[in-house]
Amino acid sequence: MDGAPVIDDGFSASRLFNQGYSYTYDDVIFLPHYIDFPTDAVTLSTKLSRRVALATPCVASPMDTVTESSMAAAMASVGGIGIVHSNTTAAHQASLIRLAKSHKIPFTHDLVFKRPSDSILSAEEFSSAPCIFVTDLGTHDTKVLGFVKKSDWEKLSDKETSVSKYMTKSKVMLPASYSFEDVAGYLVKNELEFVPLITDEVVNLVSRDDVERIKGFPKLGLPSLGSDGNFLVGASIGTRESDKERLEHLVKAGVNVVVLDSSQGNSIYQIEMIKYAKKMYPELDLIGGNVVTTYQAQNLIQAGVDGLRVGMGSGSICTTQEVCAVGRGQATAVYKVASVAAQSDVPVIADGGISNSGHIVKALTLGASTVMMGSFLAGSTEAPGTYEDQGGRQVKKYRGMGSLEAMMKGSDARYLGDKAKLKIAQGVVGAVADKGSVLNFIPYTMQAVKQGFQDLGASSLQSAHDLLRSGVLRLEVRTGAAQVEGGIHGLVSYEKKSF
Ligand SMILES: NC(=O)C1=CN([C@@H]2O[C@H](COP(=O)(O)OP(=O)(O)OC[C@H]3O[C@@H](n4cnc5c(N)ncnc54)[C@H](O)[C@@H]3O)[C@@H](O)[C@H]2O)C=CC1
Ligand SMILES: O=c1[nH]c(=O)c2[nH+]cn([C@@H]3O[C@H](COP(=O)(O)O)[C@@H](O)[C@H]3O)c2[nH]1
Ligand SMILES: [K+]
Repeated sequence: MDGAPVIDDGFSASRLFNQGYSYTYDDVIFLPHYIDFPTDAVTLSTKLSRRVALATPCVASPMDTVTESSMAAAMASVGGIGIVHSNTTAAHQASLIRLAKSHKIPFTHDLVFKRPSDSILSAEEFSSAPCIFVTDLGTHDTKVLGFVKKSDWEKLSDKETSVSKYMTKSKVMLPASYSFEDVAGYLVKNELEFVPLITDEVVNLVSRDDVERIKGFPKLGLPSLGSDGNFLVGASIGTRESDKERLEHLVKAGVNVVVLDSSQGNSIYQIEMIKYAKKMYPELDLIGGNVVTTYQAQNLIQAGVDGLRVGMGSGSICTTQEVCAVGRGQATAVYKVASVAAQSDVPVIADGGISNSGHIVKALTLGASTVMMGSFLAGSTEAPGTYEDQGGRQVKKYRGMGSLEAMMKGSDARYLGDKAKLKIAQGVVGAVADKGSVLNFIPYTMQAVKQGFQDLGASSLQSAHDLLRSGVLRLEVRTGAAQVEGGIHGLVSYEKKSF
Protein backbone atom coordinates (compact mmCIF):
# COMPACT_ATOMS: atom_id res chain seq x y z
CA MET A 1 0.00 0.00 0.00
CA ASP A 2 2.02 2.96 -1.24
CA GLY A 3 1.09 6.58 -1.68
CA ALA A 4 -1.17 9.04 0.07
CA PRO A 5 -4.92 8.32 0.25
CA VAL A 6 -6.90 9.42 -2.82
CA ILE A 7 -9.39 11.41 -0.74
CA ASP A 8 -7.70 14.05 1.42
CA ASP A 9 -7.60 12.74 4.99
CA GLY A 10 -5.58 14.24 7.81
CA PHE A 11 -2.63 16.57 7.35
CA SER A 12 0.92 15.94 6.24
CA ALA A 13 3.51 16.91 8.86
CA SER A 14 4.80 19.79 6.77
CA ARG A 15 1.31 21.30 6.60
CA LEU A 16 0.46 20.64 10.22
CA PHE A 17 3.68 22.08 11.66
CA ASN A 18 3.59 25.27 9.59
CA GLN A 19 0.54 26.96 11.06
CA GLY A 20 2.21 29.04 13.73
CA TYR A 21 1.40 26.75 16.64
CA SER A 22 3.90 25.12 18.99
CA TYR A 23 2.65 21.56 19.37
CA THR A 24 3.75 18.99 21.84
CA TYR A 25 3.36 15.20 21.78
CA ASP A 26 -0.07 15.15 23.41
CA ASP A 27 -1.41 17.71 20.92
CA VAL A 28 -0.89 15.51 17.89
CA ILE A 29 -2.10 12.07 16.89
CA PHE A 30 -1.09 9.90 13.95
CA LEU A 31 -3.66 8.32 11.67
CA PRO A 32 -3.12 4.56 11.26
CA HIS A 33 -1.83 3.36 7.90
CA TYR A 34 -1.52 -0.22 6.60
CA ILE A 35 -0.09 -3.31 8.33
CA ASP A 36 1.70 -5.91 6.23
CA PHE A 37 4.22 -7.26 8.75
CA PRO A 38 4.19 -8.65 12.30
CA THR A 39 5.26 -6.56 15.33
CA ASP A 40 8.41 -8.63 15.69
CA ALA A 41 9.49 -7.54 12.22
CA VAL A 42 9.85 -3.95 13.48
CA THR A 43 13.44 -2.99 14.17
CA LEU A 44 14.22 0.06 16.26
CA SER A 45 17.95 0.02 15.57
CA THR A 46 19.25 3.52 15.09
CA LYS A 47 22.05 6.02 15.37
CA LEU A 48 22.77 8.21 18.36
CA SER A 49 25.26 10.25 16.34
CA ARG A 50 27.07 9.87 13.02
CA ARG A 51 29.26 6.98 14.16
CA VAL A 52 27.49 5.59 17.24
CA ALA A 53 24.88 2.94 16.42
CA LEU A 54 22.37 1.57 18.95
CA ALA A 55 19.91 -1.33 18.85
CA THR A 56 17.48 0.54 21.13
CA PRO A 57 16.67 4.24 20.61
CA CYS A 58 16.84 5.17 24.30
CA VAL A 59 19.28 7.55 26.02
CA ALA A 60 19.56 8.31 29.74
CA SER A 61 19.90 12.04 30.36
CA PRO A 62 23.07 13.60 31.81
CA MET A 63 21.48 14.52 35.12
CA ASP A 64 22.86 13.76 38.57
CA THR A 65 19.66 11.98 39.63
CA VAL A 66 19.57 9.88 36.44
CA THR A 67 22.89 8.76 34.99
CA GLU A 68 25.90 7.42 36.84
CA SER A 69 27.57 4.02 36.33
CA SER A 70 24.62 1.73 37.15
CA MET A 71 22.33 3.53 34.72
CA ALA A 72 25.02 3.69 32.02
CA ALA A 73 25.71 -0.06 32.32
CA ALA A 74 22.01 -0.96 32.36
CA MET A 75 21.13 1.26 29.39
CA ALA A 76 23.99 -0.18 27.35
CA SER A 77 22.96 -3.71 28.23
CA VAL A 78 19.46 -3.13 26.80
CA GLY A 79 20.92 -1.64 23.62
CA GLY A 80 20.63 2.05 24.56
CA ILE A 81 23.16 4.36 26.15
CA GLY A 82 23.59 6.50 29.26
CA ILE A 83 25.24 9.92 29.28
CA VAL A 84 27.09 10.36 32.58
CA HIS A 85 26.41 13.81 34.07
CA SER A 86 29.07 16.43 34.72
CA ASN A 87 27.78 17.92 37.98
CA THR A 88 30.86 16.56 39.76
CA THR A 89 34.63 16.75 39.42
CA ALA A 90 36.17 15.64 36.14
CA ALA A 91 38.06 12.87 37.95
CA HIS A 92 34.87 11.49 39.49
CA GLN A 93 32.95 11.69 36.22
CA ALA A 94 35.80 9.79 34.53
CA SER A 95 35.75 7.14 37.28
CA LEU A 96 31.99 6.64 36.75
CA ILE A 97 32.66 6.00 33.06
CA ARG A 98 35.48 3.56 33.82
CA LEU A 99 33.27 1.72 36.30
CA ALA A 100 30.39 1.38 33.83
CA LYS A 101 32.76 0.14 31.14
CA SER A 102 34.75 -2.18 33.37
CA HIS A 103 32.36 -5.09 33.53
CA LYS A 104 29.92 -7.12 31.54
CA ILE A 105 27.14 -7.25 34.15
CA PRO A 106 24.25 -4.88 33.40
CA PHE A 107 24.14 -3.24 36.82
CA THR A 108 26.46 -2.01 39.51
CA HIS A 109 26.06 -1.63 43.25
CA ASP A 110 27.37 1.44 45.04
CA LEU A 111 30.03 -0.34 47.05
CA VAL A 112 31.07 0.70 50.55
CA PHE A 113 34.64 0.21 51.77
CA LYS A 114 36.04 0.32 55.33
CA ARG A 115 39.47 0.19 56.90
CA PRO A 116 40.08 -2.74 59.34
CA SER A 117 39.95 -0.32 62.30
CA ASP A 118 36.66 1.32 61.21
CA SER A 119 33.28 0.42 62.67
CA ILE A 120 29.82 0.40 61.12
CA LEU A 121 27.43 2.54 63.11
CA SER A 122 24.26 2.52 61.06
CA ALA A 123 22.28 -0.08 59.10
CA GLU A 124 21.95 2.55 56.39
CA GLU A 125 25.51 1.79 55.31
CA PHE A 126 24.14 -1.46 53.86
CA SER A 127 21.43 0.27 51.84
CA SER A 128 23.28 0.20 48.52
CA ALA A 129 24.85 -3.30 48.60
CA PRO A 130 24.44 -6.55 50.55
CA CYS A 131 27.90 -6.31 52.14
CA ILE A 132 30.59 -3.82 53.13
CA PHE A 133 34.15 -4.51 51.99
CA VAL A 134 37.15 -4.22 54.25
CA THR A 135 40.32 -3.17 52.42
CA ASP A 136 43.80 -2.10 53.53
CA LEU A 137 43.10 1.62 53.38
CA GLY A 138 39.31 1.58 53.16
CA THR A 139 39.41 2.48 49.48
CA HIS A 140 38.23 0.54 46.43
CA ASP A 141 41.75 0.21 45.05
CA THR A 142 43.62 -1.28 48.03
CA LYS A 143 43.95 -4.94 49.01
CA VAL A 144 40.71 -6.69 49.96
CA LEU A 145 40.89 -8.24 53.44
CA GLY A 146 37.32 -9.38 53.93
CA PHE A 147 33.70 -8.31 54.06
CA VAL A 148 30.87 -7.74 56.54
CA LYS A 149 27.31 -8.91 55.86
CA LYS A 150 24.36 -7.01 57.26
CA SER A 151 23.20 -10.11 59.17
CA ASP A 152 26.60 -10.38 60.89
CA TRP A 153 26.55 -6.71 61.81
CA GLU A 154 22.99 -6.98 63.19
CA LYS A 155 24.08 -9.69 65.63
CA LEU A 156 26.79 -7.43 67.01
CA SER A 157 26.03 -6.08 70.52
CA ASP A 158 28.66 -3.32 70.46
CA LYS A 159 28.35 -1.48 67.15
CA GLU A 160 31.61 0.34 67.82
CA THR A 161 33.57 -2.91 67.36
CA SER A 162 36.10 -2.54 64.56
CA VAL A 163 35.19 -4.47 61.43
CA SER A 164 38.42 -6.51 61.45
CA LYS A 165 37.16 -8.30 64.58
CA TYR A 166 34.11 -9.86 62.94
CA MET A 167 34.53 -9.61 59.17
CA THR A 168 34.55 -12.74 57.03
CA LYS A 169 37.97 -13.29 55.51
CA SER A 170 37.37 -14.51 52.01
CA LYS A 171 39.47 -14.81 48.91
CA VAL A 172 36.51 -15.75 46.71
CA MET A 173 36.30 -13.22 43.89
CA LEU A 174 35.66 -13.38 40.17
CA PRO A 175 37.10 -11.36 37.30
CA ALA A 176 34.81 -8.52 36.23
CA SER A 177 35.05 -9.82 32.67
CA TYR A 178 32.78 -12.80 33.57
CA SER A 179 29.36 -12.78 31.95
CA PHE A 180 26.17 -12.59 33.99
CA GLU A 181 25.41 -16.27 33.21
CA ASP A 182 28.89 -17.36 34.36
CA VAL A 183 28.61 -15.44 37.64
CA ALA A 184 25.05 -16.70 38.25
CA GLY A 185 26.20 -20.31 37.66
CA TYR A 186 29.14 -19.84 40.01
CA LEU A 187 26.93 -18.54 42.83
CA VAL A 188 24.56 -21.49 42.57
CA LYS A 189 27.29 -24.12 42.25
CA ASN A 190 29.20 -22.81 45.27
CA GLU A 191 26.07 -21.97 47.29
CA LEU A 192 27.26 -18.39 47.80
CA GLU A 193 25.06 -15.45 48.74
CA PHE A 194 27.15 -13.01 46.70
CA VAL A 195 30.50 -12.71 44.99
CA PRO A 196 32.71 -9.65 44.44
CA LEU A 197 33.86 -8.88 40.91
CA ILE A 198 37.33 -7.47 40.47
CA THR A 199 39.66 -5.98 37.89
CA ASP A 200 42.74 -4.82 39.79
CA GLU A 201 40.26 -3.51 42.35
CA VAL A 202 36.75 -4.44 43.50
CA VAL A 203 34.36 -2.99 40.93
CA ASN A 204 31.06 -4.73 41.59
CA LEU A 205 29.32 -7.60 43.28
CA VAL A 206 26.53 -9.93 42.27
CA SER A 207 24.14 -11.45 44.80
CA ARG A 208 21.68 -14.35 44.55
CA ASP A 209 18.91 -11.74 44.80
CA ASP A 210 20.32 -9.96 41.74
CA VAL A 211 20.34 -13.24 39.84
CA GLU A 212 16.72 -14.04 40.73
CA ARG A 213 15.63 -10.50 39.88
CA ILE A 214 17.27 -10.51 36.48
CA LYS A 215 16.10 -13.99 35.54
CA GLY A 216 12.50 -12.75 35.67
CA PHE A 217 13.15 -9.94 33.18
CA PRO A 218 12.44 -10.11 29.44
CA LYS A 219 15.36 -11.40 27.41
CA LEU A 220 17.70 -8.58 26.55
CA GLY A 221 18.34 -7.58 22.97
CA LEU A 222 21.72 -6.68 21.57
CA PRO A 223 23.81 -4.70 24.07
CA SER A 224 25.61 -1.52 23.02
CA LEU A 225 29.29 -2.46 22.83
CA GLY A 226 32.30 -0.58 21.57
CA SER A 227 35.00 -2.06 19.35
CA ASP A 228 36.84 -3.09 22.54
CA GLY A 229 33.84 -5.21 23.61
CA ASN A 230 33.01 -2.90 26.53
CA PHE A 231 29.69 -1.12 27.11
CA LEU A 232 29.23 2.13 25.18
CA VAL A 233 29.11 5.05 27.61
CA GLY A 234 28.61 8.76 26.92
CA ALA A 235 29.27 11.82 29.06
CA SER A 236 28.35 15.48 29.12
CA ILE A 237 30.53 18.56 29.40
CA GLY A 238 29.88 22.29 29.52
CA THR A 239 31.39 25.08 27.45
CA ARG A 240 33.72 26.70 29.98
CA GLU A 241 37.50 26.77 29.66
CA SER A 242 37.72 24.12 32.42
CA ASP A 243 35.62 21.76 30.32
CA LYS A 244 38.57 21.28 27.98
CA GLU A 245 40.46 19.58 30.80
CA ARG A 246 37.33 17.63 31.73
CA LEU A 247 37.09 16.41 28.15
CA GLU A 248 40.65 15.11 28.34
CA HIS A 249 39.78 13.10 31.48
CA LEU A 250 36.71 11.65 29.77
CA VAL A 251 38.61 10.67 26.65
CA LYS A 252 41.26 8.96 28.79
CA ALA A 253 38.46 7.05 30.56
CA GLY A 254 37.30 5.73 27.18
CA VAL A 255 34.13 7.77 26.69
CA ASN A 256 32.39 6.82 23.42
CA VAL A 257 30.43 10.02 22.77
CA VAL A 258 30.26 13.47 24.34
CA VAL A 259 27.23 15.71 24.76
CA LEU A 260 27.68 19.48 25.04
CA ASP A 261 25.12 20.22 27.72
CA SER A 262 23.38 23.56 27.46
CA SER A 263 19.78 24.75 27.37
CA GLN A 264 20.58 27.11 24.47
CA GLY A 265 23.28 25.47 22.40
CA ASN A 266 23.51 28.08 19.66
CA SER A 267 26.17 30.14 21.37
CA ILE A 268 29.65 31.34 20.62
CA TYR A 269 30.82 29.28 23.60
CA GLN A 270 29.44 26.05 22.22
CA ILE A 271 30.62 26.68 18.69
CA GLU A 272 34.13 27.34 19.94
CA MET A 273 34.02 24.18 22.06
CA ILE A 274 32.85 22.13 19.06
CA LYS A 275 35.75 23.42 16.99
CA TYR A 276 38.21 22.73 19.81
CA ALA A 277 36.93 19.19 20.46
CA LYS A 278 36.80 18.34 16.77
CA LYS A 279 40.39 19.47 16.34
CA MET A 280 41.70 17.69 19.44
CA TYR A 281 39.65 14.46 19.13
CA PRO A 282 38.51 14.02 15.53
CA GLU A 283 37.52 10.39 16.22
CA LEU A 284 35.14 11.30 19.03
CA ASP A 285 31.45 11.86 18.20
CA LEU A 286 30.17 15.14 19.56
CA ILE A 287 26.51 15.96 20.18
CA GLY A 288 25.51 19.62 20.28
CA GLY A 289 22.49 21.31 21.78
CA ASN A 290 20.03 21.94 22.97
CA VAL A 291 18.31 23.41 19.95
CA VAL A 292 14.68 23.77 18.89
CA THR A 293 14.91 25.77 15.65
CA THR A 294 16.31 25.14 12.18
CA TYR A 295 18.56 28.21 12.52
CA GLN A 296 20.16 26.94 15.73
CA ALA A 297 20.53 23.48 14.21
CA GLN A 298 22.17 24.75 11.03
CA ASN A 299 24.73 26.72 13.01
CA LEU A 300 25.79 23.71 15.07
CA ILE A 301 25.82 21.40 12.04
CA GLN A 302 28.05 23.87 10.27
CA ALA A 303 30.36 23.93 13.30
CA GLY A 304 30.73 20.15 12.93
CA VAL A 305 28.48 18.31 15.40
CA ASP A 306 27.77 14.61 14.85
CA GLY A 307 24.37 14.72 16.54
CA LEU A 308 21.84 17.23 17.86
CA ARG A 309 19.87 17.25 21.10
CA VAL A 310 16.45 18.84 20.80
CA GLY A 311 14.27 20.34 23.54
CA MET A 312 13.96 23.57 25.43
CA GLY A 313 11.65 23.75 28.38
CA SER A 314 9.87 20.48 27.60
CA GLY A 315 11.40 18.50 30.45
CA SER A 316 9.26 17.45 33.40
CA ILE A 317 11.41 19.42 35.87
CA CYS A 318 12.01 22.40 33.54
CA THR A 319 10.81 25.90 34.23
CA THR A 320 12.74 27.53 31.37
CA GLN A 321 9.65 28.52 29.35
CA GLU A 322 8.11 30.00 32.47
CA VAL A 323 11.25 31.83 33.56
CA CYS A 324 12.70 32.92 30.20
CA ALA A 325 9.72 32.78 27.83
CA VAL A 326 11.89 30.92 25.35
CA GLY A 327 11.50 27.39 24.04
CA ARG A 328 9.20 25.41 21.81
CA GLY A 329 6.53 22.72 21.96
CA GLN A 330 8.48 19.48 21.70
CA ALA A 331 6.65 17.87 18.74
CA THR A 332 7.20 20.97 16.61
CA ALA A 333 10.82 21.28 17.79
CA VAL A 334 11.64 17.66 16.94
CA TYR A 335 9.96 17.83 13.54
CA LYS A 336 11.61 21.12 12.54
CA VAL A 337 15.13 20.30 13.71
CA ALA A 338 15.03 16.74 12.37
CA SER A 339 13.89 18.02 8.97
CA VAL A 340 16.97 20.18 8.60
CA ALA A 341 19.37 17.71 10.30
CA ALA A 342 18.30 14.91 7.94
CA GLN A 343 19.69 16.91 5.00
CA SER A 344 23.15 16.56 6.55
CA ASP A 345 22.62 13.03 7.91
CA VAL A 346 22.91 14.28 11.48
CA PRO A 347 20.88 12.13 13.93
CA VAL A 348 18.58 13.93 16.37
CA ILE A 349 17.88 13.15 20.03
CA ALA A 350 14.39 14.15 21.20
CA ASP A 351 15.18 15.29 24.74
CA GLY A 352 12.59 15.75 27.48
CA GLY A 353 8.85 15.40 27.87
CA ILE A 354 8.71 11.63 27.43
CA SER A 355 6.28 10.06 29.87
CA ASN A 356 4.89 7.08 27.98
CA SER A 357 5.59 4.77 25.02
CA GLY A 358 3.26 6.82 22.80
CA HIS A 359 5.49 9.88 23.28
CA ILE A 360 8.45 7.76 22.12
CA VAL A 361 6.55 6.66 18.99
CA LYS A 362 5.73 10.30 18.28
CA ALA A 363 9.28 11.55 18.81
CA LEU A 364 10.83 8.84 16.61
CA THR A 365 8.21 9.18 13.88
CA LEU A 366 8.55 12.96 13.78
CA GLY A 367 12.18 12.53 12.79
CA ALA A 368 14.20 11.81 15.94
CA SER A 369 16.64 8.91 15.94
CA THR A 370 16.63 8.48 19.72
CA VAL A 371 14.77 9.77 22.77
CA MET A 372 16.52 11.12 25.85
CA MET A 373 14.74 10.62 29.15
CA GLY A 374 15.05 11.92 32.68
CA SER A 375 11.87 11.39 34.68
CA PHE A 376 11.03 8.18 32.79
CA LEU A 377 14.21 6.60 34.21
CA ALA A 378 14.75 8.44 37.50
CA GLY A 379 12.53 6.11 39.57
CA SER A 380 14.42 2.99 38.49
CA THR A 381 16.71 0.90 40.67
CA GLU A 382 19.62 1.94 38.43
CA ALA A 383 19.16 5.69 39.02
CA PRO A 384 21.47 7.24 41.65
CA GLY A 385 20.15 7.61 45.18
CA THR A 386 18.04 5.47 47.47
CA TYR A 387 14.29 5.07 47.75
CA GLU A 388 12.41 6.89 50.45
CA ASP A 389 8.95 6.40 51.81
CA GLN A 390 6.59 9.23 50.85
CA GLY A 391 3.04 8.64 52.10
CA GLY A 392 3.36 4.87 51.78
CA ARG A 393 4.98 5.06 48.34
CA GLN A 394 8.60 4.38 47.49
CA VAL A 395 10.07 7.38 45.68
CA LYS A 396 13.48 8.60 44.48
CA LYS A 397 14.63 12.17 44.23
CA TYR A 398 14.62 13.70 40.73
CA ARG A 399 15.83 17.23 40.13
CA GLY A 400 16.53 19.62 37.27
CA MET A 401 20.17 20.41 36.56
CA GLY A 402 19.15 24.06 36.59
CA SER A 403 17.47 23.79 40.00
CA LEU A 404 19.08 25.76 42.82
CA GLU A 405 19.95 22.54 44.62
CA ALA A 406 21.80 21.04 41.63
CA MET A 407 23.55 24.35 40.88
CA MET A 408 24.78 24.63 44.46
CA LYS A 409 26.24 21.12 44.40
CA GLY A 410 30.01 21.06 44.60
CA SER A 411 31.83 21.84 41.44
CA ASP A 412 29.31 23.63 39.30
CA ALA A 413 31.50 26.35 37.86
CA ARG A 414 28.81 27.24 35.38
CA TYR A 415 27.07 29.10 38.14
CA LEU A 416 29.30 29.42 41.15
CA GLY A 417 32.19 30.65 39.03
CA ASP A 418 30.10 33.36 37.44
CA LYS A 419 30.90 36.92 38.35
CA ALA A 420 27.21 37.72 38.58
CA LYS A 421 26.14 36.32 41.92
CA LEU A 422 22.41 36.32 41.24
CA LYS A 423 21.31 32.78 40.58
CA ILE A 424 17.96 32.09 38.94
CA ALA A 425 16.63 28.54 38.92
CA GLN A 426 15.32 27.03 35.70
CA GLY A 427 14.31 23.75 37.25
CA VAL A 428 12.77 22.18 40.32
CA VAL A 429 13.56 19.42 42.81
CA GLY A 430 10.98 16.65 43.09
CA ALA A 431 10.50 12.93 43.41
CA VAL A 432 9.34 10.11 41.15
CA ALA A 433 7.75 6.76 41.99
CA ASP A 434 9.67 3.48 42.11
CA LYS A 435 9.51 1.82 38.67
CA GLY A 436 11.74 -1.19 39.22
CA SER A 437 14.64 -1.97 36.93
CA VAL A 438 15.24 -0.42 33.50
CA LEU A 439 16.33 -3.95 32.49
CA ASN A 440 12.65 -4.84 32.91
CA PHE A 441 10.64 -1.83 31.78
CA ILE A 442 12.72 -0.70 28.79
CA PRO A 443 12.18 -3.97 26.87
CA TYR A 444 8.41 -3.76 27.57
CA THR A 445 8.34 -0.11 26.53
CA MET A 446 10.14 -0.95 23.28
CA GLN A 447 7.60 -3.67 22.55
CA ALA A 448 4.84 -1.04 22.91
CA VAL A 449 6.77 1.28 20.58
CA LYS A 450 7.01 -1.52 17.99
CA GLN A 451 3.23 -1.93 18.12
CA GLY A 452 2.86 1.79 17.40
CA PHE A 453 5.22 1.50 14.44
CA GLN A 454 3.25 -1.46 13.12
CA ASP A 455 0.00 0.56 13.23
CA LEU A 456 1.75 3.26 11.20
CA GLY A 457 3.01 0.72 8.68
CA ALA A 458 6.61 1.52 9.54
CA SER A 459 8.93 -1.43 10.05
CA SER A 460 11.93 0.72 10.98
CA LEU A 461 12.88 4.26 11.95
CA GLN A 462 14.00 4.87 8.39
CA SER A 463 10.64 3.77 7.00
CA ALA A 464 8.82 5.98 9.56
CA HIS A 465 10.94 8.95 8.45
CA ASP A 466 10.24 8.12 4.80
CA LEU A 467 6.49 8.04 5.47
CA LEU A 468 6.79 11.36 7.31
CA ARG A 469 8.74 13.17 4.59
CA SER A 470 6.80 11.76 1.65
CA GLY A 471 3.57 13.01 3.22
CA VAL A 472 2.11 9.48 3.39
CA LEU A 473 2.05 9.75 7.18
CA ARG A 474 -1.05 11.72 8.13
CA LEU A 475 -1.63 13.40 11.42
CA GLU A 476 -3.99 15.77 13.18
CA VAL A 477 -4.12 18.01 16.18
CA ARG A 478 -6.32 16.70 18.98
CA THR A 479 -8.77 19.07 20.61
CA GLY A 480 -8.92 19.13 24.40
CA ALA A 481 -11.98 16.85 24.29
CA ALA A 482 -10.22 14.45 21.90
CA GLN A 483 -7.29 14.25 24.31
CA VAL A 484 -9.67 13.43 27.15
CA GLU A 485 -11.31 10.78 24.97
CA GLY A 486 -7.89 9.34 24.14
CA GLY A 487 -7.15 8.86 27.83
CA ILE A 488 -8.96 6.70 30.36
CA HIS A 489 -12.36 8.25 31.12
CA GLY A 490 -15.78 7.59 32.56
CA LEU A 491 -14.70 4.92 35.05
CA VAL A 492 -15.44 4.98 38.76
CA SER A 493 -12.11 3.31 39.44
CA TYR A 494 -9.45 1.41 37.55
CA GLU A 495 -6.05 -0.17 37.86
CA LYS A 496 -3.53 0.70 35.18
CA LYS A 497 -1.03 -2.08 34.58
CA SER A 498 0.90 -1.86 31.32
CA PHE A 499 2.79 -5.18 31.50
N1 LIG B 1 16.77 21.37 27.90
C1 LIG B 1 16.31 22.37 28.59
O1 LIG B 1 15.21 22.86 28.34
C2 LIG B 1 17.08 22.92 29.72
C3 LIG B 1 18.13 22.25 30.28
N2 LIG B 1 18.80 22.73 31.36
C4 LIG B 1 19.87 21.96 31.94
O2 LIG B 1 20.46 22.68 32.99
C5 LIG B 1 21.87 22.63 32.93
C6 LIG B 1 22.44 24.00 32.77
O3 LIG B 1 22.06 24.54 31.53
P1 LIG B 1 22.46 26.01 31.10
O4 LIG B 1 22.11 26.95 32.18
O5 LIG B 1 21.91 26.27 29.78
O6 LIG B 1 24.06 25.87 31.05
P2 LIG B 1 25.15 26.64 30.19
O7 LIG B 1 26.46 26.24 30.75
O8 LIG B 1 25.00 26.46 28.74
O9 LIG B 1 24.86 28.16 30.47
C7 LIG B 1 24.95 28.81 31.69
C8 LIG B 1 25.37 30.26 31.45
O10 LIG B 1 26.76 30.30 31.22
C9 LIG B 1 27.07 30.98 30.01
N3 LIG B 1 28.31 30.41 29.45
C10 LIG B 1 28.48 29.16 28.98
N4 LIG B 1 29.77 28.98 28.56
C11 LIG B 1 30.42 30.16 28.81
C12 LIG B 1 31.76 30.61 28.62
N5 LIG B 1 32.71 29.81 28.08
N6 LIG B 1 32.07 31.87 28.99
C13 LIG B 1 31.13 32.68 29.53
N7 LIG B 1 29.85 32.33 29.73
C14 LIG B 1 29.49 31.07 29.39
C15 LIG B 1 25.83 30.78 29.17
O11 LIG B 1 25.72 31.72 28.14
C16 LIG B 1 24.74 30.91 30.22
O12 LIG B 1 24.44 32.22 30.50
C17 LIG B 1 22.19 21.68 31.80
O13 LIG B 1 22.34 20.40 32.34
C18 LIG B 1 20.97 21.74 30.91
O14 LIG B 1 20.76 20.55 30.18
C19 LIG B 1 18.47 23.93 31.90
C20 LIG B 1 17.46 24.67 31.40
C21 LIG B 1 16.67 24.22 30.26
O1 LIG C 1 14.53 23.74 32.09
C1 LIG C 1 15.22 22.84 32.58
N1 LIG C 1 15.69 23.02 33.81
C2 LIG C 1 16.45 22.12 34.43
O2 LIG C 1 16.85 22.32 35.56
C3 LIG C 1 16.74 20.93 33.70
N2 LIG C 1 17.48 19.84 33.99
C4 LIG C 1 17.37 19.03 32.92
N3 LIG C 1 16.60 19.57 31.99
C5 LIG C 1 16.19 19.00 30.71
O3 LIG C 1 15.11 18.11 30.92
C6 LIG C 1 15.40 16.85 30.31
C7 LIG C 1 14.69 15.70 31.01
O4 LIG C 1 13.30 15.88 30.90
P1 LIG C 1 12.25 14.75 31.33
O5 LIG C 1 12.30 14.59 32.79
O6 LIG C 1 10.93 15.24 30.86
O7 LIG C 1 12.67 13.48 30.62
C8 LIG C 1 16.90 16.78 30.37
O8 LIG C 1 17.45 15.83 29.49
C9 LIG C 1 17.31 18.21 30.08
O9 LIG C 1 17.33 18.52 28.72
C10 LIG C 1 16.21 20.75 32.44
N4 LIG C 1 15.46 21.70 31.88
K1 LIG D 1 8.40 21.97 31.49
